Amino acid sequence: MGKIKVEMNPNGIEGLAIIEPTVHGDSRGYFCETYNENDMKEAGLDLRFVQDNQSFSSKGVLRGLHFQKQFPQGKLVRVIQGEVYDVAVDLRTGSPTYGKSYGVILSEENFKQFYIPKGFAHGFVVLSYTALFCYKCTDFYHPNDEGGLMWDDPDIGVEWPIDGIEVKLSEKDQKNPTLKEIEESGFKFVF
Ligand SMILES: Cc1cn([C@H]2C[C@H](O)[C@@H](COP(=O)(O)OP(=O)(O)O[C@H]3O[C@@H](C)C(=O)[C@@H](O)[C@H]3O)O2)c(=O)[nH]c1=O
Repeated sequence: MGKIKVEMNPNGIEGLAIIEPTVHGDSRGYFCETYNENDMKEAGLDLRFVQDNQSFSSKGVLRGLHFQKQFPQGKLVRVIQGEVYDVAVDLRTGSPTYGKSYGVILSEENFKQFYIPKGFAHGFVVLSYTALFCYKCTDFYHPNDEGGLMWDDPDIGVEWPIDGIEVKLSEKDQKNPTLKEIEESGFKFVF
């Protein structure tokens, strides 16, 4: 046990967690457990994952900010190759940190994992030449249930570290609404 270091509630946002596994380096390279249910449970993260995802992107690609409405997903995200800035925005109605965001660098070098519970919008931008991103989800993908939040909504004010980087968005993500527009549509996460 004790194989992982966990920082709970970064930036005072309840439910978020940063997980750092122990990396065992030797003359051959390294070994690390990228997921151990018992260690996570001991740290207070009692989770069941049903889907693993992987995406590959080039520098400047920004995927997000995404959530599912009726079938919200908890996500345990990490980077296998490259470096990204990963962001979660609290969309939980009534949360004391509603509308607040937290961002963290995830890279092949820092081995950090980020747990984002349901009720958050999530996204990342690639800072390296390419990045291989992978994550575990607590619920399945429901294509008709997707929600989006504009990545640069001034009311959220995420400080993306993108100086000198040209941001590339999918067509879908170019049309994501602001938080105000989401509220006006009547959508609410209630848990
Ligand atoms: C997310 C997802 C997509 N797809 C398909 C749909 C589409 O044809 C193709 C690309 O989908 P997207 O453009 O939505 O992929 P992407 O922009 O990478 O979406 C992901 O972004 C990050 C930030 C998240 O947090 C994820 O939950 C997810 O929303 O993959 C699946 O089959 N299963 C899935 O779970």
